[in-house]
Amino acid sequence: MAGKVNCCWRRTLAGYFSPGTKCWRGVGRRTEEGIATEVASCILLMFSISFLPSDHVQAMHERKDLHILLAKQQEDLPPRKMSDSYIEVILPLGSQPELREKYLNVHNSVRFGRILEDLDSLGVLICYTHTKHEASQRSPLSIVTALVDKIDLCKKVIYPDCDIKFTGNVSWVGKTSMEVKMHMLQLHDGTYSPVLDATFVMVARDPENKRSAFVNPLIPEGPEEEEIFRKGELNRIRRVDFSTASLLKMAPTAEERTIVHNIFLNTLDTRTVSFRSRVLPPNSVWMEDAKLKGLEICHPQERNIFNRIFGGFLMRKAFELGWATACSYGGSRPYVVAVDDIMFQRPVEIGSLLLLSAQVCYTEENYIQIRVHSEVYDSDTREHKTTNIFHFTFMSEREVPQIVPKTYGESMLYLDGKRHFSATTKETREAEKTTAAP
Ligand SMILES: CCCCCCCCCCCCCCCCCC(=O)SCCNC(=O)CCNC(=O)[C@H](O)C(C)(C)COP(=O)(O)OP(=O)(O)OC[C@H]1O[C@@H](n2cnc3c(N)ncnc32)[C@H](O)[C@@H]1OP(=O)(O)O
Repeated sequence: MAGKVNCCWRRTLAGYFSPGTKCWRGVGRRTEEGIATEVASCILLMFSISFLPSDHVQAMHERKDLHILLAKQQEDLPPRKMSDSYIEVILPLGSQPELREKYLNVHNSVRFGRILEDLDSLGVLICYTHTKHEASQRSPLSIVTALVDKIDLCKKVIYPDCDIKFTGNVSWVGKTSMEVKMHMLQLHDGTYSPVLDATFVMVARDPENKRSAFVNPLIPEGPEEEEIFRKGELNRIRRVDFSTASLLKMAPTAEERTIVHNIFLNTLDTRTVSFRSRVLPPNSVWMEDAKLKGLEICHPQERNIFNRIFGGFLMRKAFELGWATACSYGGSRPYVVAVDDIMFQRPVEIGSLLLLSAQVCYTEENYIQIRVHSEVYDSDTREHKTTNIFHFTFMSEREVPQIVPKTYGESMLYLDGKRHFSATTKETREAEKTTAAP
């Protein structure tokens, strides 16, 4: 593609932001701390935001001046091509061993939670590239992650000592939202082979992150890009349909009602004529016994450029709790196969108490479908507010016990898990693909 930036992360940034800016100097100072932190700190500097809370507040205040750079309508912005936002970034795990510690897990593989953080950062960078103002060094936009639509993995293990290449570009745009497609590849014997494909949706907001803001239109070039763009539009429609049919809004289908009733019948105690007396079938686990909870205190260290908690950090924490739940449920090492429909419903403020709750909600053969619910707790008002829902599909080394819902609410969780499982693993199972530990 034209406009491709084919270089290591340091040179990518140097190419993207002109050398000599605060951003570029920031890169030079913090090499040992890994990529996402590294680049996030560069962006902080580009936004003239420091790690001190008082400076941060001041810089956010100054960002108000950027309101005049916002477009009144989308048509005022120059159209972009897919190649305009195309970026390649190398994570040099092979050539820079000092990076490995941050990425290494106990199974001598790469921590998938770290990859989620990098994908989130890269998605934001791609969107800033798409919306870049040629004339201005500072973007008036605040770009936030709205949704991780899908991540499909095709490798079981990500090696901690081989270079990783990320590529990606904006593949579809609406008025204020952008779909980003990213790919991750790993170097073996001189060639890069695919590890995962990811689709994220980012939303542009005004400089204070209060209202949505228009983004540059995207003009697909040639039949291949037209097809990618068309799929982006279909993805948007699919998301609307999926959300309209949500079990929180609509009753289950006839087929799903039958499934739930059969589970109910299968758990009745045949010795008593009672609706309440339930017995767990062999090789099964009640849903209420298959959950893990966690708490995070959201320190300023984890904040993003908009003074809220970084989406990648939330994903990493949710993934690791989800992985631990799958691990303790299946009794053997689980591999993540797919991630889908991670919705960022509301931002997480610095200082929040973040409560995470992971639940096994569906199982089939070796597969474990996990839902992680995250909410913030305000100790002053004693209010709980949902911030994210995460869906992860894991594959265990052995066949796992069946998960069994007892209540109506749990049955809905089960059906929702089944829907996510079917949506994410259909192609994966056909191709018998599997993947990485945390
Ligand atoms: C080694 C590799 C490393 C590489 C490194 C590369 C360098 C990295 C450089 C960057 C590093 C810095 C990282 C910074 C990270 C910042 C990102 C975060 O953390 S963010 C923190 C985590 N994220 C957050 O905290 C976000 C929290 N959530 C929110 O704030 C809101 O829910 C919202 C803003 C997302 C939507 O608000 P709402 O009131 O609904 O808004 P409206 O009704 O006004 O609609 C506006 C548009 O949004 C659409 N849309 C909406 N929802 C969805 C959806 N689910 N699904 C799809 N689309 C959705 C809707 O259709 C419309 O589109 P359009 O038709 O106009 O095109």
